[in-house]
Amino acid sequence: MASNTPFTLKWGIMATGWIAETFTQDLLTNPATTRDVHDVRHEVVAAASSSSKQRAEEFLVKIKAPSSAKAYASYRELVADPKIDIIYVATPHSHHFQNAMLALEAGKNVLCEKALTVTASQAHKLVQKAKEKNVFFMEAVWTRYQPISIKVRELIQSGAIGTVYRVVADLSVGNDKPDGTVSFPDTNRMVNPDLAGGALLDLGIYSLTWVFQTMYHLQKEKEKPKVVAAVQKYHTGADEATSIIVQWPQHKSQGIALTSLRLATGVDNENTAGPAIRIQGSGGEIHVTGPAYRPLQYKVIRSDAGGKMETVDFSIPKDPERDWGHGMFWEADECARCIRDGKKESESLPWEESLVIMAVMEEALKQGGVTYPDLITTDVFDAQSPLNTGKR
Ligand SMILES: NC(=O)C1=CN([C@@H]2O[C@H](COP(=O)(O)OP(=O)(O)OC[C@H]3O[C@@H](n4cnc5c(N)ncnc54)[C@H](OP(=O)(O)O)[C@@H]3O)[C@@H](O)[C@H]2O)C=CC1
Ligand SMILES: O=C1OC[C@@H](O)[C@H](O)[C@H]1O
Repeated sequence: MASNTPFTLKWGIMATGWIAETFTQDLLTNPATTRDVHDVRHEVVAAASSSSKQRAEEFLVKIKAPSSAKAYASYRELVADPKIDIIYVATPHSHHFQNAMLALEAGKNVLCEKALTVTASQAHKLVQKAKEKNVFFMEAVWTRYQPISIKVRELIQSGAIGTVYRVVADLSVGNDKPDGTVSFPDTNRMVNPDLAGGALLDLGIYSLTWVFQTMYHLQKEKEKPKVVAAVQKYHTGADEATSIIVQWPQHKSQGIALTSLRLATGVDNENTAGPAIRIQGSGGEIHVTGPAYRPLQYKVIRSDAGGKMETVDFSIPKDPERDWGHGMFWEADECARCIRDGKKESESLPWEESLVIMAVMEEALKQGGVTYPDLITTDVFDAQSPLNTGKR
């Protein structure tokens, strides 16, 4: 007989930056009252900062974590805590390989922020380690678990717009400055090669997410994509704009994934200029509006309905008690259900698909001549790497 008690997943938070705060506050929302989820819940057991214990303490206070949550002064201590089921890796992408491997080596389940790694080989090594340790491992592409993504995938699978032959997806953020720079300082993780900066790994991955979840993910027989890319390099060496054509010749389908730090997807930054994502099928189209990482509306236009449009709106629920909700809790719920059910990977974003997307991004950056330092591209794990110890 099924238990009425929700399964509790116990989290350890690695790093204390912006997304760590945002995600952890989502974890702390009440699943039942926020989003009508009754089978799983989340507990924040600890957070670690590579800077100092004080920083971790301040983080826990700021996000109003329960007083039982522990603060650690190192990632090493965090992954050694036996009370923790899963580590959320919320460091810059430069650090993901070393940090996620540190957690996997310790036998922890891992949810690792996007982009999964800097290179495809690093991603392969992480997947191998997750298999070897028999633990759950997932790339934190939260968009895949949002109800709008699930609905759009279902619509396509139901044949609502026929065979999908082309998807055009954009995530561009409009940070151009009149002096020719963009409004991120050169040291910022968005443009700093030492932190694996650049539009593609940070933003273009969402454009690719839409291309992949609406085409490759739904292919019955997976076809290896062909890749052609145009890359505009910023003066730091990172990419400021990247456009990728992904082609699946056997399926006669093409995806166009766009990203730019200078232009915005919509001129007013509210994405009103048109759909961020256009999914074109033999029997109609789906237009998805809003930033590709968290869009809130789609429109279906069916050829057989004489161009009549159906518009469906979504919203991000908030916990009334905490007055908070960002939309990352659905991916956390997915982790809880997978771990409860003994699954090592998520069906919505299987390891193989993360690896193919990583390979596409690597190929695009190679075509554009973007390179990153050895410290962050090595696929050799080092527990004492400055990326793990914080000794920069
Ligand atoms: N899913 C989503 O919507 C989003 C995902 N992200 C992803 O999350 C990751 C982190 O982004 P974000 O939170 O914005 O970044 P921040 O710069 O705000 O935070 C990164 C944290 O990583 C830790 N860190 C360890 N070493 C370094 C270093 N050398 N330089 C900077 N930080 C370091 C720090 O925490 P400490 O000192 O405590 O160890 C820092 O606070 C990225 O991979 C990004 O792609 C980001 C934004 C949105
Ligand atoms: O994942 C992300 O989504 C939102 C963006 O603002 C951020 O730069 C990126 O890391």
